[in-house]
Amino acid sequence: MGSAPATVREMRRAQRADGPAAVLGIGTANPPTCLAQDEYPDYYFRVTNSEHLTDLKGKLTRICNKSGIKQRFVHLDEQLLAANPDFTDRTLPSLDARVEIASAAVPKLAASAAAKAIAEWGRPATHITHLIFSTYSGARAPSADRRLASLLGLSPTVSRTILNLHGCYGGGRSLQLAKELAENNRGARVLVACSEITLIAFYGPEGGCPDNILGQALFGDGAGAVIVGADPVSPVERPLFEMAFALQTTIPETEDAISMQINKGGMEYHISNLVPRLLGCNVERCLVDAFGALGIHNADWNDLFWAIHPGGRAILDHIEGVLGLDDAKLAASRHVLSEFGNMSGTTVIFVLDELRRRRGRAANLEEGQAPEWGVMMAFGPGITIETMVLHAPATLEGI
Ligand SMILES: CC(C)(COP(=O)(O)OP(=O)(O)OC[C@H]1O[C@@H](n2cnc3c(N)ncnc32)[C@H](O)[C@@H]1OP(=O)(O)O)[C@@H](O)C(=O)NCCC(=O)NCCSC(=O)/C=C/c1ccc(O)cc1
Repeated sequence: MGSAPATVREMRRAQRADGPAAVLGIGTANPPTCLAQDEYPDYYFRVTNSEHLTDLKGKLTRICNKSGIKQRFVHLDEQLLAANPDFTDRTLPSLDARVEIASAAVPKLAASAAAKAIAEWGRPATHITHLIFSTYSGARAPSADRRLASLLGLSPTVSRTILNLHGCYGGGRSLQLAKELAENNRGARVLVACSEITLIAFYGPEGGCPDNILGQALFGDGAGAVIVGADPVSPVERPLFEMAFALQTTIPETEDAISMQINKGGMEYHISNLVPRLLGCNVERCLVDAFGALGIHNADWNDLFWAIHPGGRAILDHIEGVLGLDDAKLAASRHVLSEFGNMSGTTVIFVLDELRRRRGRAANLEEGQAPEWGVMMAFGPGITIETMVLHAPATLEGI
């Protein structure tokens, strides 16, 4: 190496960012078809020709009434369903058709969310150095990350990663990976994109299959995108949330509590009715570990802002209860659940977006100081809990 100016250790240090990774832009998107939750049981049993299954319709109605959801958006409209009648029967081999539709729709929806995130970030798409794409909604190579890179005109040297079937913790996992990439590669700008369409898991009701009815009642379609980078370039880049610390925890002996599997008839899944309680029993440990790693002990959970993945109304209720949170603390999560349903890994990005809007509104109305520190949490198969401690810099006020 002749006259190498530095040791490997010094070179490595120079490659790292100085500051923490931060969220520099957020965008979200949904397909146009909106389904009202109070009309959904009639709609679902009509389009699946299942009106005769009155017990199951009663069950779906009871779940919808207790879901805390007002409406959801879906890609699979009646016209598309009429063209693919096999989708209503999961014993028929419809996977090819589902993957065909998802392969185009998933990156397209992600592109609309990403375009908004990039616009807010304020720099050209070609400055993105890494792309992390998360979806459960289709499996094919080259995959949705490759297609999204083309749709956005990203640089051919962008470093792409796809996460598949992480389910509801896909957004949390992607954001943690983005943090690692941004902090370990000086100047890196990471695009996180999550895009989910439920048509991969849509089918008609079946006796003895309560998971299916639960899924049809809770899940919706959406895409979320986030630009993550460290050492923001002023004045163009403005940090919305700094990512202080991230942690993944697996709850022991819960491997079978949430599962997803791709079969010839689409994606099948199982969701144990113990999930809300299991999460309720384990979230505080994750929070203590995460804040402890930052040297913060005995934090008052009500002094924080909260971005919790609204997997279901009962999950939010259990977490609120065990942590003793005030009513308004999970307002952003409950709002997203109500307006969009559970969009799996994408949902937590919608919650971050809603949270920063609420913080901005409160600051504009001079409603007092919003908490400086907060937490993002997402959950999914494993059972896996993603925890990230966030810090909102003062620049967030007034957005
Ligand atoms: C809104 C719920 C569903 C009901 O509210 P509740 O206050 O518990 O009300 P009830 O106790 O009166 O229950 C109403 C009905 O819901 C039923 N139920 C209560 N959990 C269950 C249960 N896991 N199974 C199947 N019936 C149930 C329950 O048995 C009961 O049925 P029934 O007695 O006939 O009226 C509530 O339990 C709730 O929010 N549960 C959390 C749901 C949950 O675990 N979500 C996270 C999982 S995320 C995930 O796995 C994603 C997978 C996925 C899959 C496909 C995709 O497209 C996308 C993603």
